[in-house]
Amino acid sequence: MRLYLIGMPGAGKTTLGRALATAYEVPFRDLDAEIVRRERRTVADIFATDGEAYFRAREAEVLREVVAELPAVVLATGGGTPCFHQNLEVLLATGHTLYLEVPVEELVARLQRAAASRPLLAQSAGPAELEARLRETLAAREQFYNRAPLRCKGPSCTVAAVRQLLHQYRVSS
Ligand SMILES: Nc1ncnc2c1ncn2[C@@H]1O[C@H](COP(=O)(O)OP(=O)(O)O)[C@@H](O)[C@H]1O
Ligand SMILES: O=C(O)C1=C[C@@H](OP(=O)(O)O)[C@@H](O)[C@H](O)C1
Ligand SMILES: [Mg+2]
Repeated sequence: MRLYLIGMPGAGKTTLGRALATAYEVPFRDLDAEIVRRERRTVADIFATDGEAYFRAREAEVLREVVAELPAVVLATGGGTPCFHQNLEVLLATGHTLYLEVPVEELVARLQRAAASRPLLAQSAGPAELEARLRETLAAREQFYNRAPLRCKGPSCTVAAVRQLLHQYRVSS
């Protein structure tokens, strides 16, 4: 089984992905972590030094490497992954894609604590600006996220809920 988690920063892709991989006994990969490992520097450093275009090119390459390498995997993507370089087509063609949908209010609460390591959000001055930024980002990205065949509402999206969803869609491999 290849299961891909997509959704906004702070949706819980990394957190839930790790738990799902344990439950399904398949390897877990986090796309950002794979990029960081190959580049030997943080996502924030990559953005600061080489800019977003370079990050998106690496993200697209590393996604294809992970897919080619692992027939079974739970992959937590980055928030922007499905929106660049035909990455969504790769996800849709090679595995089961789940959109982890979380209300913006909840994202703001979670990301106030964790914005510093997320370069696209790090410049936000306070909660109001962070919220405005997230709403703008979501409005632009929804067209991509909404193409995921599977969807789960973030706060109540537990391992058990995903299990049920996959069962309902008869996903067994
Ligand atoms: N279901 C959840 N409920 C509350 N907080 C969560 C939940 N899932 C993740 N978080 C918290 O939200 C933040 C972002 O989670 P993370 O898994 O890194 O999201 P993503 O990979 O989608 O950006 C982290 O601080 C994490 O602890
Ligand atoms: O939304 C985005 O464009 C990004 C989200 C991040 O991943 P998370 O969604 O795990 O925070 C990371 O890939 C990078 O900072 C860009
Ligand atoms: Mg993540």
